[in-house]
Amino acid sequence: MPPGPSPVFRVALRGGSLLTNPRWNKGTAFTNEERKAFGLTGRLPHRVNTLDDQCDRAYDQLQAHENDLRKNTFLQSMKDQNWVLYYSLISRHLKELMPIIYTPTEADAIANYSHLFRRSEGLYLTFPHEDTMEEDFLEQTRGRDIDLVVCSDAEAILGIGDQGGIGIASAKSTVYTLLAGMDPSNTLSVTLDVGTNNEDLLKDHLYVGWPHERIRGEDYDRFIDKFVQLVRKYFPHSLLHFEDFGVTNAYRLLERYRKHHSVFNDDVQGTGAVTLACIMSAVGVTKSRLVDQRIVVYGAGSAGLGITRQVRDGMVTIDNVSAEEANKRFYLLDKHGLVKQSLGASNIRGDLHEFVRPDDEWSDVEANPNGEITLLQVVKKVQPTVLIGCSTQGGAFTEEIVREMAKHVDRPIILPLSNPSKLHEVKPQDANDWTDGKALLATGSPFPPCKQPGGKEYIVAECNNALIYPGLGFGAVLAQSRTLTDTMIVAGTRRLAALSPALKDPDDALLPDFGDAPEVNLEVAIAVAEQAIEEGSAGVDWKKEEVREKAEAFQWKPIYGTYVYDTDGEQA
Ligand SMILES: NC(=O)C1=CN([C@@H]2O[C@H](COP(=O)(O)OP(=O)(O)OC[C@H]3O[C@@H](n4cnc5c(N)ncnc54)[C@H](O)[C@@H]3O)[C@@H](O)[C@H]2O)C=CC1
Ligand SMILES: CC(=O)C(=O)O
Ligand SMILES: [Mg+2]
Repeated sequence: MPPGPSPVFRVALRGGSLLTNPRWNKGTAFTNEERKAFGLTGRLPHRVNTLDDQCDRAYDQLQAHENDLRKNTFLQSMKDQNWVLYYSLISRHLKELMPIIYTPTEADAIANYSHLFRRSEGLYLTFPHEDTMEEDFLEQTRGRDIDLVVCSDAEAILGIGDQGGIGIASAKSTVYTLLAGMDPSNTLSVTLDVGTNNEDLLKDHLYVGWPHERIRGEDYDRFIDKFVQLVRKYFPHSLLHFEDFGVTNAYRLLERYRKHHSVFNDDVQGTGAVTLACIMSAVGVTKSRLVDQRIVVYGAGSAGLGITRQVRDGMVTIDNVSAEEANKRFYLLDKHGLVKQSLGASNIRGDLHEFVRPDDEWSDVEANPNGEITLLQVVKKVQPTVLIGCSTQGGAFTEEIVREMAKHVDRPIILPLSNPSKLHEVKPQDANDWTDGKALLATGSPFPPCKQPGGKEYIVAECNNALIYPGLGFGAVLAQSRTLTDTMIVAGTRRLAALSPALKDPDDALLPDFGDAPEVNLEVAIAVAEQAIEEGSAGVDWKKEEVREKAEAFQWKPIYGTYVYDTDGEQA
């Protein structure tokens, strides 16, 4: 984030209260005038540092930690102490530090959340305290104008499953600030603690969440609804972001609330959008149309179905075919292999119904005794042009499967999207080698470039929803849209696809580099807000031409500014 002009802030906090408030703390960067005015002279060592000096020191301290999990813990502590320093440091080393505060390292931090716990960092809403939910909500949000609420019930975190804790909501919220410039004072991370079915957590006396099996059914729905209604009542223009809910709840909650509030499910819609942009870029390289693809999706959960629907909708809008026609291009597999009629209702979730393959299409393929058809069998018969993994099954795209795919298509498009890195369906270098360097690749977590024959390198794009969700959410907040519509998401997706390096050079990456994620997300946000204005869902009365300037002005930047002591000034 480029530094803007230095703003002046009126601040009411003094002394220790100022130094322990992460929003306002400057540490050694308080000037001598500020130290006098705020009672800090005796509380700080002599030298006044610049933010650059502080970043240098913090970076050195970070390097002293021997592994990524410890670095994650160190950065978390820094976030608890000083937001400007934290966000400046990460922005300056974005590509190096994103994998520490997000996937893959955040997965380890979340798995160890209770053991690493130091201090609270958001709103903890726990089922046994349902009666006091409104008081708890107001206590945590008093005096704040919340634009963004990120919530999770922590049932399906990344690919590591039921973990409890606020970690993923907090990490996703941090990424909104880092990549879209959402003011962290106006964001709220929420854990909806309805218990956990993770036996290890239930047995662990250090587990900090509610040690009780997950609440389901009417009790769950009532609890979630109470929370959503509080968000709607107190922050009607906010974006409500759902993260890492179990697949059934993910779809149900999205459908239930999206007509009434600006609601977004990242695993469904964010992943769908970034993957559609990635595939649009790849079909540009293969000089084919979206609708001409045969797409195999391995893992038909939140992400798998979200991608399928988004790419299907892309075929409908871009290639002008009916949804029924486009549905036929997809072959979904889940735990019981290919999703086909004879698996029966007990093995096929209702929301997959549009994509169930007819049995007679597979009469020539020998199913196993349970009637299941494997990925290899599907690849052999379908000869897919695109193979997507969101199954959490590391290594599922074996050499045999990848080589089989490459026999039938010149440039196989292979997207192992499961996170964290150890759960990727195939290592990009392996997929590259098994296809003689022909595969067009993108992954869910960052990987180094693939070494090609002859010493060239192929850059593996990171197809992670963080390349688009901060922009989608920021665009909706900026436009004060009461709903986040499919057409707004498509506008953001098209803007991302237009920025793909492979459009200019087919040997280049399928998506923009994560080092450019702040600029990319700003472009996405502008496209989303413009679309909201155009379709009349915006709550602002700007012209489309004004959006860029408004977006840049709205962004929070990690700069200190000058403080003036004022008892009526900022206190939170
Ligand atoms: N790259 C990105 O931006 C994103 C990546 N993901 C990743 O995708 C993976 C799935 O995430 P969600 O869809 O949210 O989880 P989910 O739990 O909703 O979906 C996983 C699906 O895989 C299926 N599955 C499990 N074992 C299987 C097997 N042996 N064969 C075929 N299918 C199998 C499950 O039944 C389930 O339907 C996770 O690793 C997650 O980190 C999720 C969202 C975004
Ligand atoms: C990236 C993300 O949202 C996930 O892996 O669940
Ligand atoms: Mg997720």
